[in-house]
Amino acid sequence: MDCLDEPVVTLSAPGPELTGPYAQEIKQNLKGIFALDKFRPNQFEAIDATMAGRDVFVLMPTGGGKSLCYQLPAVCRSGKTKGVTVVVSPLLALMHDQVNGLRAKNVDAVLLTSNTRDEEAQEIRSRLYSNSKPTLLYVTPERLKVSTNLKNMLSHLYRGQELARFVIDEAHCISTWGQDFREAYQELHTLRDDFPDVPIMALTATADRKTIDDIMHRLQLRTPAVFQQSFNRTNLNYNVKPKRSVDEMVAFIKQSHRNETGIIYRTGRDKCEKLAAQLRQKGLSAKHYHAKLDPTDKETVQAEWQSGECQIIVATIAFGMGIDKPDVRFVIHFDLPKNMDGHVIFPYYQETGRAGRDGLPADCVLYYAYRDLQPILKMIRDSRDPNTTKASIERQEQAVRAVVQYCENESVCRRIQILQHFGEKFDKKDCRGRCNNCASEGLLVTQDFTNEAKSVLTLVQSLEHGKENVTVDHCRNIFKGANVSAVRDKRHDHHPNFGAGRDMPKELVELLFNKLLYLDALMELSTQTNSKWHQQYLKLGSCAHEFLAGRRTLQLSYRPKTPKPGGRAKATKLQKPPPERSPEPERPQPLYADDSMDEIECSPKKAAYKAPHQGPVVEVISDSEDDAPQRRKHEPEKLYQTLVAHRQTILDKNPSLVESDVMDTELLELLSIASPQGKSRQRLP
Ligand SMILES: Nc1ncnc2c1ncn2[C@@H]1O[C@H](COP(=O)(O)OP(=O)(O)OP(=O)(O)O)[C@@H](O)[C@H]1O
Repeated sequence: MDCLDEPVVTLSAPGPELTGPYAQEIKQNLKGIFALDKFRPNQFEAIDATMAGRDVFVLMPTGGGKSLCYQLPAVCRSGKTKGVTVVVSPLLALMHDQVNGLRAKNVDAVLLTSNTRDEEAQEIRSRLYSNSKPTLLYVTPERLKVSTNLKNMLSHLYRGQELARFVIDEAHCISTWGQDFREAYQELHTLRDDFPDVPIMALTATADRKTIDDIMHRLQLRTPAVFQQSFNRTNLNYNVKPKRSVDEMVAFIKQSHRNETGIIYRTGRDKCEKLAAQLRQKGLSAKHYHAKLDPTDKETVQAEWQSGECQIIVATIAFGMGIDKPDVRFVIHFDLPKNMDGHVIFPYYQETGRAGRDGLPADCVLYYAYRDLQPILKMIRDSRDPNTTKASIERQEQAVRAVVQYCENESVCRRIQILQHFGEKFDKKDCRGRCNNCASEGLLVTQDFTNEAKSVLTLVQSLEHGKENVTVDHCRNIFKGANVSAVRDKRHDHHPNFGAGRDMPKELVELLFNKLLYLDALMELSTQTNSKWHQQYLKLGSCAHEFLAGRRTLQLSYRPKTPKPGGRAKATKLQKPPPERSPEPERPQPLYADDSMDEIECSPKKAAYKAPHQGPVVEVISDSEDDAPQRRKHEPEKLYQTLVAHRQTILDKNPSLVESDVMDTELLELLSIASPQGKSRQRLP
């Protein structure tokens, strides 16, 4: 294979100069055939380059408009190479859609796949040997690989100089680096050997530097013109929320996307069916979609969703490839996005990329719960795939942990985190508050939790020594000092570490445990119980000793929901909580980075609040300056103690009740710090 020449890279120019020998015809066809007014970034340049007979590499985000880059030159006659444009694509459904779309525009496009009936294939063949050749021929890589007839036809066209170009759509499928690797794509390297004078255009939405080089090398592209643009989808709001309940998600949809179209991704077929049914019960129009669905049902569901008859599709990753619905207003991931190849953000990016293809604002929400990690890890470790190696398991685990890290990273702009996987440097000010980390900027608290970490580890260590198996939930309850029967029954309320984390809010305790699990200071061990069920028990992990020996510290960054009485958080700066939905631009947004949104202003008024007992000051932001004097008179810690005592009185009178039946500790904390408003007084039950 020849060495690859240095490619010419063009990073999306501010606006194409529509000049050059082909510009006239290109502009005419843009309007006349495709009924479009202007080009999106890089479209014109890519079209111009392929018409000049150059190899072209187009790296454009999902929904960016790659198809036009090869469909438009295919209908032009003034290019250097003439004849049939051959499009290789791995997606049958997408090819069907494209061919139908082109035919509706009176463009002569045909499709040859392994499913094409013999008579139809024969007809296409005759046309290719005749004078009425189609403008575009779509083929699957498999057909290209196995069909001698097809190869002969292409050779015939080549000899007659009637092959305008080869287009390799979803070009990342050729790269063994990617999860979408397709065996048949490997054969495409022969195109350059067999048809050396035919320009090649490769397109993808999914490639990092390594994959780009791999694709160009494998296709033997010669001095390709590379068009690469920012992968930032400015109109998408990226948000990670704690996964608590289906009801919360339903409330979000009803509040922010009533009667709007959306996709909810789940990791299993059963989960899709169950969730779709739950959504219907709650008054939303939803259907499920997964690989095992009958083909006719798949078509029906997709058509109903496409037409707007069905609002929400609850699907596995089987849904979405080649979907071109412009007005998808939300994409929700209700499970950790599962990815088994090490390229973890790509699929997530691709799936969220199905939102807002019309350039209008859309929400991408990932509902995250750390507990979702274990089943995925278990699946990876228990894989029966004969090709699984220790290295591949490690890679997959790393990939899933990268998603967890993305979810738990509340400090770095989500766009920076996503775009770095494309090797793209992103300036966080360009996010303009359209990710929940930027929208909540200022709320972040970074604090040392080494002592708390040690306390948790000592607790687990002593339980291990006592040969006691406890779950992570149970251990959290001990640490938090929860008055629950499971803890009392095992007399863990007498453990010296019982209640060591009493002062920490629930979310923070959860974060602490998650972080220790993530760092392998803790681990969950799957053990078979007497009743043959597998239960995950909490044990010390391989790094625990580093913390216990005082060689390692633990910092946690978190956003406190409410400052708690007695909390000792050293809050750097607190601002009012982010809006439920990122601010919407008032006008339609272009899809890409260089639009000019106004900055979102965020300058809340502050009122200082001194924590009632030990520890530094926590700043509380108030919406209103008026409540500052009231707050000074208010004594949260005292009120908190009164409320706890009152709850205890109720519990003592009603032994069957647990704390949360009366009132959650979190709620008590919240009540105790809330300044009394007006003359009304709240009474506990
Ligand atoms: N210049 C343009 N002006 C307006 N709309 C455009 C333009 N180019 C493409 N589009 C529209 O953008 C949408 C996405 O285009 P297309 O399907 O080609 O995207 P894609 O890059 O192939 O995405 P994917 O990777 O998801 O397949 C389509 O609805 C298309 O009609």
